Amino acid sequence: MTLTAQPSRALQGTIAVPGDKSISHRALMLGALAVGETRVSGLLEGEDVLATGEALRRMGAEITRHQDGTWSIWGVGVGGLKEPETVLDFGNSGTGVRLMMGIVAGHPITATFTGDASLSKRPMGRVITPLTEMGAHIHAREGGRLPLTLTGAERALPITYPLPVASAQVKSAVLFAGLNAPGQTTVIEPAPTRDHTELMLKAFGAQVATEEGPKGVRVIRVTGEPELKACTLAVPGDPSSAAFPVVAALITPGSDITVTGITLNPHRSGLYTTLIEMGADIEILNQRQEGGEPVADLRVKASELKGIEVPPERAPSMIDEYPVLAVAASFAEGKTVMRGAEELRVKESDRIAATAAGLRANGVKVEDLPDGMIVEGRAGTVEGGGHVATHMDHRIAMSFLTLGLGAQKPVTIDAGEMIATSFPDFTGLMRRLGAQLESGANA
Ligand SMILES: O=C(O)C1=C[C@@H](OP(=O)(O)O)[C@@H](O)[C@H](O)C1
Ligand SMILES: C=C(OP(=O)(O)O)C(=O)O
Repeated sequence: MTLTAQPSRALQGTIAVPGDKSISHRALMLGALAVGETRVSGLLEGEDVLATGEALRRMGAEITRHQDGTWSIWGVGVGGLKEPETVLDFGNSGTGVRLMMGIVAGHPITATFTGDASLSKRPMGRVITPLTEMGAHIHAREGGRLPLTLTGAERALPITYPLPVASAQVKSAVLFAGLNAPGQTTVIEPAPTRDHTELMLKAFGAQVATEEGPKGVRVIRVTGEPELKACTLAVPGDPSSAAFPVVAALITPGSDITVTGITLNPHRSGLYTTLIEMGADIEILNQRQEGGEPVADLRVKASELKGIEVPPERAPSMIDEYPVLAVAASFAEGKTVMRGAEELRVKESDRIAATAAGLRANGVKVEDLPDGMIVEGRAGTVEGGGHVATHMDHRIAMSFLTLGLGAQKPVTIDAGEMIATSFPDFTGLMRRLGAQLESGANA
């Protein structure tokens, strides 16, 4: 199904975006490894997270949704998952498959992991290497791709693993495998990445210690064989989803919107820091702590943006937000330089290539670099009128619909279906703010 964004009137109103995807995956996973009933409110009911829930059910966790929208997970205890009788399908979700590989690596069971066409192109070698060191046997398709079959260890071997790439998914896979290893499993990150795994492991009663080293290096240690205690969790709103209405309001003249209850965890808020440096009128209101995460409301007004050089070391704290930042940069005055983000090449699509192609289709000049791009801003006037290929990538889809709202002519994307992986009610919420989004036929 194609979707078209029409140039929009001012966006107005207050919305809450759905729960954070990273935190939602981890809530289901740790709930399944805990003893007793974990109760979760605000869980993201996107396809990626639901696939994780389904995989855990097939391995013995009981997971139910209550009528009030909260979820219960009855865990089996660390090491207690049973062998699934069917293939585990993670759809489009890198987080789901990589973190679950870590969990299964610490169980003496065999499971086969698969995913959709996009996920089957993504590199799994980054988790295969450390999990094999920890005692798992993994047989993957050529190049470390899905589908793959993993047989976990009776007891994993605790290792010390320096991450070759700054990846929260790899860090989390190793820490999760370490839960069923005697002694301490250590991960050394070259740069800090999102720390939801560490925060949530602590909330479930595991011992996790983090040491900050020089130049951003972080050492994280988990003590194996804990009894995880079921708990009550409130998932805050997802800053990666909030990015779309926020940028839409910035680039659509006269807009004034509020997005409530999003986590501003410092390892997730790089986009907001960057937009404010570009001159965005974003007020951070009602800052509070919820469920162990810093949470705030954002009031955003249409703004004249200016291009900047985004510090490359900020990349891990905004890695999923580069496509929509590139959209904001198109409306800025001057060039915006984004570097240090080579990981964008191995997401749901090659996001550097897909973003650059989408910008060009809408009259924006962009230079793609191996690790980012340079966008030549059009000082508020972006032509639009483009047809954009999304390559099964939800963030490319939402980014270019966002661009269409502020552009001179409508923008059409070839397929809107993947939006449901992370932001099921995207079109509904954007329409509530006044955006005109129209569905069309199959492309
Ligand atoms: O751990 C997580 O929940 C995530 C980590 C990031 O991936 P990498 O670890 O590959 O950087 C991010 O892109 C993804 O959307 C979610
Ligand atoms: C990269 C993303 O997710 P995942 O790696 O879980 O597929 C994303 O949501 O932008």
